[in-house]
Amino acid sequence: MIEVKGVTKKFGRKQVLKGISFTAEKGEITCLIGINGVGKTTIMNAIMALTPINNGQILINGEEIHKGSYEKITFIPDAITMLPQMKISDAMQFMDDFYDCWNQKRADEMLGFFKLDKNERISSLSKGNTAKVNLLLGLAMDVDYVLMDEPFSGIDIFSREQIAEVFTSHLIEDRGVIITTHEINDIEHLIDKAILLNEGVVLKEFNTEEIRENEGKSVIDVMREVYQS
Ligand SMILES: Nc1ncnc2c1ncn2[C@@H]1O[C@H](COP(=O)(O)OP(=O)(O)OP(=O)(O)O)[C@@H](O)[C@H]1O
Repeated sequence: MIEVKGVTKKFGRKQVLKGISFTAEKGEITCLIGINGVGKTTIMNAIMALTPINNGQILINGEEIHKGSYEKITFIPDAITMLPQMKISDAMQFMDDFYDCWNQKRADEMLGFFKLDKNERISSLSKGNTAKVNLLLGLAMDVDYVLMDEPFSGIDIFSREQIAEVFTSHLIEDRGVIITTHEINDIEHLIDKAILLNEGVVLKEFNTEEIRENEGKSVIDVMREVYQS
């Protein structure tokens, strides 16, 4: 389980996170929802210890993040971090050299699933294919938790559908996923837990299946209630 407990974060004088708490379980897809600038990426960076927090605590399987944790958790940012001149195969080799948990078999499977050519250079990839390579590089790691920042951002409907398909496939297996997206429609039926954020706090955390069964509401219904009340 990932536990985010009372996390606060300031950039200069701007208090971005004002005591954020939530949990994300293994085997579940947890979605962070909120308008631009609410702090979703900051939360992901904080979980990965890529940005220091001011107060609070973040635990991964009961432990604070340490060097070894990067073999258990991976972050797929909204932009590719590989060099433009690299071929997809070079990027895969780089990951293989860097991480013990790199799973080449799964990477090859994803290449086929996304119909990508491993000889293509990062610089010549379309936006959709860049997003797919980014996803491949993250999901080919044998980690317990995968964090994904806006995997659907700016890509066409067919690529979005293909990416959404990944979430129901064995490529996710029983891993814990934390995702941010503004394209709720694409994944509404796939997410297990939603965390609604506003002005640095969690407004509501709910299990999507429970709210569907008990109250007959979709994630978007709850968002309307919470954000428009
Ligand atoms: N390194 C930084 N220095 C100063 N301010 C920052 C920094 N990183 C983020 N911020 C500010 O923190 C706030 C939250 O940013 P963040 O990127 O986490 O939001 P977000 O919810 O992910 O937004 P979006 O939906 O647009 O991706 C914003 O006001 C942003 O300007």
